[in-house]
Amino acid sequence: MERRQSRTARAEALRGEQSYVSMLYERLDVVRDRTREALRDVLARGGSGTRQAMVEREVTADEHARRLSQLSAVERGLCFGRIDDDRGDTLYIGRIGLRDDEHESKLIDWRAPAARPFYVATPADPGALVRRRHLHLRDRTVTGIDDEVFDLDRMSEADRRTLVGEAALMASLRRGRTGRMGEVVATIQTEQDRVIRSGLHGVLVVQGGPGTGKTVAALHRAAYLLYAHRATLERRGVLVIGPNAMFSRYIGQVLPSLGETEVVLSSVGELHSGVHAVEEDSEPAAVVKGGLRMAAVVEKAVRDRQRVPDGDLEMAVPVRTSLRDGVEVVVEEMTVRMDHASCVRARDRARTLLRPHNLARDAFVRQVLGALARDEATQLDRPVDAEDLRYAAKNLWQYQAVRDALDGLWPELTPEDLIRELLSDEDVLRSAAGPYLSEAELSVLLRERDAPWTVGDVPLLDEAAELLGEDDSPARRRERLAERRRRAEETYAAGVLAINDLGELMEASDVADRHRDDGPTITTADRAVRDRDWAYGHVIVDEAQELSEMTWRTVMRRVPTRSLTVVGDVAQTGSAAGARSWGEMLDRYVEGRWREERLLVNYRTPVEIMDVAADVLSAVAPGQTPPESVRYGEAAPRAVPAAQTDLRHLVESELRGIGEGRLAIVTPDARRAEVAALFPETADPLDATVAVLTVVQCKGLEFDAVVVVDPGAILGQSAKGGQDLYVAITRATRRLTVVYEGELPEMLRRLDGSPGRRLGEGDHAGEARARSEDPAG
Ligand SMILES: Nc1ncnc2c1ncn2[C@@H]1O[C@H](COP(=O)(O)OP(=O)(O)OP(=O)(O)O)[C@@H](O)[C@H]1O
Repeated sequence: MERRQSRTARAEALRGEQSYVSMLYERLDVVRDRTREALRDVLARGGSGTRQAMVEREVTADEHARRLSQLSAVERGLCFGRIDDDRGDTLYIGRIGLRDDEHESKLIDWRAPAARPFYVATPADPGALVRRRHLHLRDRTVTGIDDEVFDLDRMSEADRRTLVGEAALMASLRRGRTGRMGEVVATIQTEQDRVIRSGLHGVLVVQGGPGTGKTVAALHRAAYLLYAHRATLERRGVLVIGPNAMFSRYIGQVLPSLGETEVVLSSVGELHSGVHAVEEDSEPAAVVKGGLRMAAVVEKAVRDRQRVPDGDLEMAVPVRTSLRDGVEVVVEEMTVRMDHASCVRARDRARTLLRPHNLARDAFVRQVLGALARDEATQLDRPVDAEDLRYAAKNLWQYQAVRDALDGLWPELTPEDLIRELLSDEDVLRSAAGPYLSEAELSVLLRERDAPWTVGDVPLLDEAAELLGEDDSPARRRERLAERRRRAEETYAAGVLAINDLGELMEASDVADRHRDDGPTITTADRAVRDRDWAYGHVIVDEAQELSEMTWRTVMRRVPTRSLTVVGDVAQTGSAAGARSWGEMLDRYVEGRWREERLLVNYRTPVEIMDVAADVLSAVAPGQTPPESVRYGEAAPRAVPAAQTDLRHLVESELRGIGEGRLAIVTPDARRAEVAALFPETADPLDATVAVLTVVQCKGLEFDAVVVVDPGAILGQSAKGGQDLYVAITRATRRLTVVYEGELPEMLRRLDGSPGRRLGEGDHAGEARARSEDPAG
């Protein structure tokens, strides 16, 4: 690879690239102006015409608005690469594709097949490429270029194994962390590219150690799939599930910055619509709730609510009423009756319909009312033909006593009511759990009625929703839809107008009104969020190792086609209800039909810190191999005894070490509050210079510096304490300090008496491409 270029040649190359890039931005401006004009035209046409015309106008306006937001999102770093092949052809690679007025391609979308060589060419296997160039832009100015010239004859063996676009990659990895994940289109690595462009269908498991870019690759995969399979996915949408709401915020910018705004992000605690669970269960409760037996428990809880009286069903109903002072009073009552065996038959018949509880209720109610009406007619010696009975049954339904009795036998239930009662009423729980759970398991589930929802409750709520169903009579459906729409309309309207100053043409309420008729209901993503039964076109699950069996049931319901990307690392499983292997969770749904890609290179954590993590991993999961780091850090990791350490001083000195970056203090669960009290509070830990987090909270995140407090307590806090410590240590991109109480845990011995060797700036050069090449590795 030739890296030396004379200064003048370089300046000339920069000028050449600048002129091309300026042309691309001019083109972007033209396309934007045209799209904005087109949107104005559509909106200005107003809200009249046939219904068909209005619907078409809405669809067109939506398309223009979406295109406009995509064109706005790609302003930064529009073009980032160029490839030259052995036939003398040149292609420029960017965030979107652009053509000139003659329809000639000027910029290739990074997701297009033609862009692929940019990501997969390596010096050992360059394909037809003779050169790959990375362009660095600040605003619209080209500030630098990095070339890789593929000339195998002149390359050393080490260089042949080099990373894709090494200089650009290293520059990107060295940047201070901002608290939000960024896109990496310019430096996607070959193994990641394979993940990103893997086919849409079936289940793809992406297994990789910490920092191997699983999350970032999965998000780029979402953007790629929307590009390559737009027709399929635009209708059904893509759902990305992360471990918690903070993680969703952490990754929330990546897809919009790639011009994709149609992906739904959800945490596991938000998978049941209307519930935002953040609390975690105790470990024993999480294990019980996460086990598949809970599906049977919830089912039994529903059946327990389909009751019959111990004896005959009897109730007093008015026979004669009269008006007294304008008030109707009962002057004569009679008792109507349904015998016990008939009640049992009515219940069993309603059950055999195999409809969800709330939908089968109607059949039960009709049968009971019919029987009571027949009894009433017999007693009063009235005719019993079908028409009369129907009338009499309707009449009975008017009486509150009748309704109350039927509600007692077969009530209409919400998932929330059912699960709240199940977990807080010992008798109810014992009856439902009897055949499935032991007394000890039952007792870990019991809690106060007003306890907040936990993440482990969400699959139970979802299970209940599935078994209960919603009363979908047309009137109820309309009511529900109207309410859900109303909430989303204003937000959507404001969004449309915010894109490019359309406020002068229309008020937000106008746009909302246009959507209030029965036209297309807002975007696919909006519709998907609002509909519990929505089936997504593709689902991506991140930190998937944490999902319990019950959560997998919930996830699978969202994607009946089983088109999934499952991303995680079984060596990092912290939840006792989580996965020990992928087969354990997936074979139940797609036995033998899931494929696995492994990511082996760690882009986050430097070699020195990864060595410490590797010791922890080999102690807690002897068979697992940690990923190999691509670079060295700037400071050797160290351990300091808590007794001799002022945490605030330590943090201050670490902050000085990282300059502009972010620092996390990772504590045992029980010590978070105490440690957090030492530092100023911020609304969102992602925005804090110093974030104090538990291991669960820091999962998936990364920080320039990490201080792990009391590793012994982290190890001891659960059966997966070793995995927790592994996660905590691997959050660091530059510096790691462990503050230990008493004795340093054996698996961290490497840190004992560490002289705190600081590597100079020069040590970054060359980085850790292959650890065997460097004696310090
Ligand atoms: N090709 C790449 N170019 C630039 N940066 C990259 C690349 N791949 C990964 N990174 C960076 O490496 C870091 C780790 O990536 P990511 O968080 O996706 O890893 P992960 O495998 O999900 O980690 P964990 O399992 O620990 O959560 C991120 O800062 C990401 O931006």
